[in-house]
Amino acid sequence: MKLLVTGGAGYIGSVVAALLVEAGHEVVVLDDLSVGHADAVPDGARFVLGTLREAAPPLLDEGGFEAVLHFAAKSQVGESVRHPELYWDRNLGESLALFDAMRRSGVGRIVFSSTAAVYGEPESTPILETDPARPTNPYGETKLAIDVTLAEYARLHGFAGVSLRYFNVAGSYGRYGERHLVETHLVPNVLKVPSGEAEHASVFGEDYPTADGTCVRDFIHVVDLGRAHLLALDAAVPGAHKVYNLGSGSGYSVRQVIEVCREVTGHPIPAVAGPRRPGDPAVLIASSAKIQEELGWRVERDLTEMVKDAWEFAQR
Ligand SMILES: NC(=O)c1ccc[n+]([C@@H]2O[C@H](COP(=O)([O-])OP(=O)(O)OC[C@H]3O[C@@H](n4cnc5c(N)ncnc54)[C@H](O)[C@@H]3O)[C@@H](O)[C@H]2O)c1
Ligand SMILES: O=c1ccn([C@@H]2O[C@H](COP(=O)(O)OP(=O)(O)O[C@H]3O[C@H](CO)[C@H](O)[C@H](O)[C@H]3O)[C@@H](O)[C@H]2O)c(=O)[nH]1
Repeated sequence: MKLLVTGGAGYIGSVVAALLVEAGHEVVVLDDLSVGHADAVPDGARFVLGTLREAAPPLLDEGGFEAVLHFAAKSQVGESVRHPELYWDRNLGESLALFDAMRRSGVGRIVFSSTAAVYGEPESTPILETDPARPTNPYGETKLAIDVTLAEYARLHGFAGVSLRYFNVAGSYGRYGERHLVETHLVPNVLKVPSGEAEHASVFGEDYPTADGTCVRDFIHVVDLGRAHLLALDAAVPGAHKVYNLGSGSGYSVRQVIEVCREVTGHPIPAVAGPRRPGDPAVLIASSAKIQEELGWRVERDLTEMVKDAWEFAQR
């Protein structure tokens, strides 16, 4: 298939674009490099520099595209609380421009990067797709609004849409990995200690109602996540919008993650506990039963493998 990958110069988009090229697809990456890196675009993919709003319409007008994988977004929770208008414009506004360009050029198949942040503070775990979606920050609100828009485009315009709600993504794939200039994520931040970029790891809060007092998260390897996108592409059905959680179903506390980083790197990684980070739910664990049952997806890589791959990438 000829595929448009938005945000394909970013962390997850570059990994999935590489997997798509390897699977024999013709991949065109559209990215404005606001966060991504031009050298992260996989070999064998064509790169178009621009925003969705400006560059998606002429690109889709070229013709021949069969589907879109939509990763491009702003995704920092704290920034979204300080500048919600930026998130409504850059996430929902740019997505609407993309969907409209798709509609006009007759491309209706889309796989969208949604997030666990749409659920907010869960009432129970593991979280099911049918659980209430009550985001607690503008990032999650804009992602939920895009999910809702896709459901409308499926109903009104026959789009074949799949929203994948990622939990905590980690790991790398060869030369493709996480290198954000402003890094908020736990695993790459902890690995800055053994790579000499930080003195200690920070633990945001140790008074949560969990076994060791630190937050619990559900980590998924970026390659396992990537494989789900290939399945979702095939499973998209015109007129329907499907939603799937993507996590491993297992929870690890912040302290447990730091311990795995110590085991993998052989570095003592001192950890300093500080206050809670505002807006962090205590426990986020996915039920991925739906995607397992409907698409036959399986988790193949555990947290140790995620940290090993992230560490290998950090050392490059
Ligand atoms: N990393 C995670 O743990 C995680 C978890 C849940 C959901 N997600 C979602 O997955 C997607 C990818 O996440 P990531 O960690 O790879 O992010 P990332 O920031 O590394 O990649 C996003 C890419 O999109 C580009 N971009 C942003 N806005 C654009 C626009 N308007 N036009 C063109 N390009 C634009 C950026 O330059 C960047 O290369 C995002 O939508 C994010 O919200 C990520
Ligand atoms: O240096 C750090 C970084 C993070 N944390 C803690 O580690 C946990 C995980 O934090 P991340 O920032 O790695 O991930 P989040 O769970 O906040 O965010 C993930 O899930 C969100 C949905 O809830 C969004 O989708 C987001 O993009 C995705 O990375 C949190 O308890 C956080 O407080 C630390 O203690 N120290």
